[in-house]
Amino acid sequence: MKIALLAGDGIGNEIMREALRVLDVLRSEGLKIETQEALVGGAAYDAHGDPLPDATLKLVQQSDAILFGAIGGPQYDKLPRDKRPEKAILGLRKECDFFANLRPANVFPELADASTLKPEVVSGLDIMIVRELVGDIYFGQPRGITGAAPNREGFNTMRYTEAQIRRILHVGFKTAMARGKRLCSIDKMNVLETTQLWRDIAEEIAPEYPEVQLSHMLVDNCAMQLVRNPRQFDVIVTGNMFGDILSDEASMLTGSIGMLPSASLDANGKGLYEPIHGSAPDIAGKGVANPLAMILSMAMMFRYTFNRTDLAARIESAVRAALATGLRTADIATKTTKPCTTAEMGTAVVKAL
Ligand SMILES: NC(=O)C1=CN([C@@H]2O[C@H](COP(=O)(O)OP(=O)(O)OC[C@H]3O[C@@H](n4cnc5c(N)ncnc54)[C@H](O)[C@@H]3O)[C@@H](O)[C@H]2O)C=CC1
Ligand SMILES: CC(C)CC(=O)C(=O)O
Ligand SMILES: [Mg+2]
Repeated sequence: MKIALLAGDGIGNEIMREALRVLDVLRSEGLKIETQEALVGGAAYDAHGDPLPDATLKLVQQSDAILFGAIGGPQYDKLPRDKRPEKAILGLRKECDFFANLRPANVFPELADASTLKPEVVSGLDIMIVRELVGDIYFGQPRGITGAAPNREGFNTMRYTEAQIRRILHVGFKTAMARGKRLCSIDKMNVLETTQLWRDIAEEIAPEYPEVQLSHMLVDNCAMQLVRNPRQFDVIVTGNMFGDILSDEASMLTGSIGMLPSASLDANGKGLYEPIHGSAPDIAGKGVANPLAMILSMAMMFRYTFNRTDLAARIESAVRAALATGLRTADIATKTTKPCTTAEMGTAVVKAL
């Protein structure tokens, strides 16, 4: 097992440190894992003038899996777009064709009181969001800002090829087959052509999966249904931008964005594993970030790239055991609990493991 470690910026380093302590426990039991660190994002720009240096990309290409912290920060927001930290994560996804992004929103029983919704609405929640990750308006050309003030114009292009839509829908159907056999495809076909095509193809593919109950929902309604009655969903499949937004929303059902891990997979099971959140500049450097999304992303790595569901399940159980002790970082703390630090949460997971 060869893993690239890209901690990135902001809280990326703080949460990666705790994930590596968990990895060290497994190593001490004899698990053979080769790890190598590399700079990415703002840290790489500061050191080399490039958010995704060739050496980092090469390491990623030679690794079986990537553990990724987070990138970004306000100090980089005025740089040309190809120098910004975000270029690194978008570039990695595109270069490695990590097109299938799995974002599970589960409410752990130990955390049902931390959700923004009442426990009776969220308890037992178990949604898998399947997000397409290398197409859509984030990558479509042309794009730009033209003209001069006060007549400037900004434009982006929302594009999807049939092949891109087909392969992610197949991931959605297969994911549903392995779970509750209900797939809700999210689009905006009443307004957008890419998503009309999306819906047409979903209907075409559906007969290949007769056991899966396919439904469609417009994205604005989905945003509302997620907070009205989230347990109606089993698997959600959607495009890059809608999936980005809906998964941040879904994270709050679980208690915090600091709880949501993700896997970004290519067609062969190689993957990049990262929390769905960003670099959290408002809390970076304070040692208070929740490391659980990062640790749970490592669990996903063992499940999806290394077929070690045993290790994935052990890490997930250790996270639940840590939460069961009552320990809470500030983002999931209740009024009566004193928030713990990032390191204290990491220690609790290590002890439980
Ligand atoms: N894949 C990546 O590396 C991503 C990077 N970003 C970048 O991150 C930077 C900050 O973006 P924001 O919009 O502020 O989103 P963010 O996800 O970094 O933070 C949003 C809010 O959630 C909180 N939060 C996030 N992770 C947390 C954790 N583990 N524990 C406790 N609280 C946590 C933050 O403190 C903040 O209040 C931007 O430069 C953005 O481009 C954003 C999303 C994904
Ligand atoms: C940093 C962005 C490019 C991506 C993002 O917000 C995400 O993938 O969740
Ligand atoms: Mg996002």
